[in-house]
Amino acid sequence: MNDQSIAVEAREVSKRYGKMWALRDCSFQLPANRIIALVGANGAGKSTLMSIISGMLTPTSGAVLVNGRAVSETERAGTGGRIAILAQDKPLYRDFTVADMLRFGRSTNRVWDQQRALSWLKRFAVPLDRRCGRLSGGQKAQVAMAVALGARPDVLLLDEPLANLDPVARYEVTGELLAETAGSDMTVMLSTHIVTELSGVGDHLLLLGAGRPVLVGDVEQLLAQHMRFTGPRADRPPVPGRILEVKHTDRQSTFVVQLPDTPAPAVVAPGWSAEPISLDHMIVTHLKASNRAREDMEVAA
Ligand SMILES: Nc1ncnc2c1ncn2[C@@H]1O[C@H](COP(=O)(O)OP(=O)(O)OP(=O)(O)O)[C@@H](O)[C@H]1O
Repeated sequence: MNDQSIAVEAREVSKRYGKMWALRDCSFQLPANRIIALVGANGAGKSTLMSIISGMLTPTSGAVLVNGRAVSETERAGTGGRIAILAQDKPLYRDFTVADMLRFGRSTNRVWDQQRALSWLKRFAVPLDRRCGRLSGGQKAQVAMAVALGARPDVLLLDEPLANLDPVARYEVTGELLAETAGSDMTVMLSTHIVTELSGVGDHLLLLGAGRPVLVGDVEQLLAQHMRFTGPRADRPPVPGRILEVKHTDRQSTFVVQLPDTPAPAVVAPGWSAEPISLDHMIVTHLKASNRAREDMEVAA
């Protein structure tokens, strides 16, 4: 990745709350103009990481760069307009109408694109004259999203934006987000702990396991690196690589392996078959492998 194409870079970012480390030595680079899925179990540190990237929270150590510059308070949408964050609780004023919320967005952001905010609401048929307190959970999420998009951020951070949406709305929102990203310079980071929400959304993955990056990269490239090998019972898979999952029966063995090189070898060994794994399976095997590694370290300590 050259510097031009990096939207967000974390350099050894750690965050401690009291005695507990929410993030530990997080270093990664995320490409510009993509949708990045930030995935991790409950408590993995997703919200903490997003708050640090947005400049709302200061890391205990390390630094975050957005478009090559250190993040500071003034970078956020509402003051500087480079980074917008839509937090889980989606703050809306109950007595404001939807149109009032857009006026509020215009008055609190240095850059404001009324057309962009309006067209998002129109696409999802959210009535402009309705008070926010009377909107459904999904409609509230759309209003908060419209206000965030209206600020024209370079980096839009969405903390579990799909949680309140029904499956159809989820599908539509993710499709529209892809269109918004394709037609602009915006980079979107979207967090979720529901892996099935991801299908077709994130084209880049940042997987957090207990506060550490476990897997980072282009989703298609990562999937091409992961294969399941099935063959006669054996202690080792028929190819080199990192073993993520092993299952044995009396006569058969199955290994999920992260290969050092892609593409995977077309012919592996006599009696063995190789098949790709799903995104869900890849994520779950990595999270389980990182949990096992942590437990081993705790036992050794
Ligand atoms: N303000 C805080 N004070 C103390 N501990 C905190 C605070 N915020 C988060 N934590 C702890 O830090 C860890 C990471 O929390 P965080 O909210 O970032 O995780 P998450 O991945 O977003 O979780 P979820 O998917 O449940 O929203 C958790 O153990 C949480 O309890």
